[in-house]
Amino acid sequence: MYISQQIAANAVNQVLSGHNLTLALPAALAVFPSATPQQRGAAQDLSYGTLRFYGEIDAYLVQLLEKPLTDDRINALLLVAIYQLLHDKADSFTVVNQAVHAVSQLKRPAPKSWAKGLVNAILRNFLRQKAQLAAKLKSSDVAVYSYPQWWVSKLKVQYPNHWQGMLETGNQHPPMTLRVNTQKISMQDYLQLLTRQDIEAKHIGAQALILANPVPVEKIPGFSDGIVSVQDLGAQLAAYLLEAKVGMNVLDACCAPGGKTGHILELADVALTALDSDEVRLQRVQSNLSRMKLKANLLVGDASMTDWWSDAKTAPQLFDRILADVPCSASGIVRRHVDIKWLRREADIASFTRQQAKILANLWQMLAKGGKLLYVTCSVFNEENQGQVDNFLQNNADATQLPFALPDNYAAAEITQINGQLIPTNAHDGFFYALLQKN
Ligand SMILES: C[S@@+](CC[C@H](N)C(=O)[O-])C[C@H]1O[C@@H](n2cnc3c(N)ncnc32)[C@H](O)[C@@H]1O
Repeated sequence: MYISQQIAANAVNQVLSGHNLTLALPAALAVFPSATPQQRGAAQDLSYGTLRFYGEIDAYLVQLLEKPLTDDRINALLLVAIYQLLHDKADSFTVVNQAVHAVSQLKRPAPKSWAKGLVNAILRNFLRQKAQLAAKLKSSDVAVYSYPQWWVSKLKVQYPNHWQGMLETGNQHPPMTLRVNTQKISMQDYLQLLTRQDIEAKHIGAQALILANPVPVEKIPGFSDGIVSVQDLGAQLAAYLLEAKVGMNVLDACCAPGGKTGHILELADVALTALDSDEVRLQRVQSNLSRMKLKANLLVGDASMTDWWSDAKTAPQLFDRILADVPCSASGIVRRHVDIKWLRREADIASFTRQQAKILANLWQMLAKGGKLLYVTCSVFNEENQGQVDNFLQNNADATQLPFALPDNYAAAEITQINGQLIPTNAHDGFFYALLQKN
């Protein structure tokens, strides 16, 4: 287990110094090529868990240290071990012994001679004094909820009735949700396929199924044939709200990795242009569409510019529908991306808001009269959501925001929403939707 602790500590340390966990974890795993699949799995659980509860764990550690540690690697090993002692089922003495062993295995530079003794003493003090230490943390939002203070304060103001539940939901393990292509197989038949494979699932509305336990995609019946895709229930709303009809000219403006692109094409045979500024991410759209045997015109381009849309030779083509799933803080999907809480800075929100405003204004000119643009974020911050839309409406007299209504086939879905803002729950992430029509 000490190998898993070391890998997780390395990944956590990388995130705390500003790197993305999606890159940091594979890099940390690569240092231990001989790690077994179990050790790798445990390392992933430990790194996600430690970052999910970093605010709480760090608050304990700060109390236990006389002064901050100068060796970040030891600090991270202590964070991982405290996570295990607080939230894992592992035996506490085993955790402590493995953490001490993990310190002794650190190389280049080798830790100071006192490091093992220090780690041992801190973790044993933690076990002895846990109750007294816990009592001192109760007044700190960061320690209680494990989010930065600015994030908690913002949600308290913006969601006086929901902030606490939203924070707690963000600290839970996300479910694995599937989207079944009901043009190819009925929900009932697909559920039977799952039962035959001993995969327990619940139909939660429209085309969505929640699995009782996550399953590797290779084991999901029909995944490789494109009959089924992995997509959160909240994200599955986009294609329905867009209401693209057969033959329409549709733009999916920030499309990668293509979850919503595939869904739009499953629901209607449209002429779809799928744009993303990231060429590498766009390749994932292509492989997703190939799996689903669907076609779109894929373009690398910036949705805040027009160079990919019109040139001097051809008249620009207006779109009947535009999906603008803009880059955002991703504050509504923290349970899937636990590093976001610690990587984002409050000032980032203003910079996302500016970028979104540019994209929205630019795409608006590409929309045909009578056409609809669906503005989407996976954020719960008002500045990026209704605040953004209100500013846009003030500057664009030809725009009307249509009332938000769940499509009929969503009647059974466990969606909690306030005017297009999905309040994240166990069943879905915290997306925001605004449907804008051009008069
Ligand atoms: C929220 S993700 C989109 C998720 C996607 N719609 C889906 O359902 O799978 C935002 C995407 O916007 C892309 N992006 C960021 N800035 C952009 C820009 N200025 N123009 C076009 N795409 C952009 C990012 O590369 C990223 O793939």
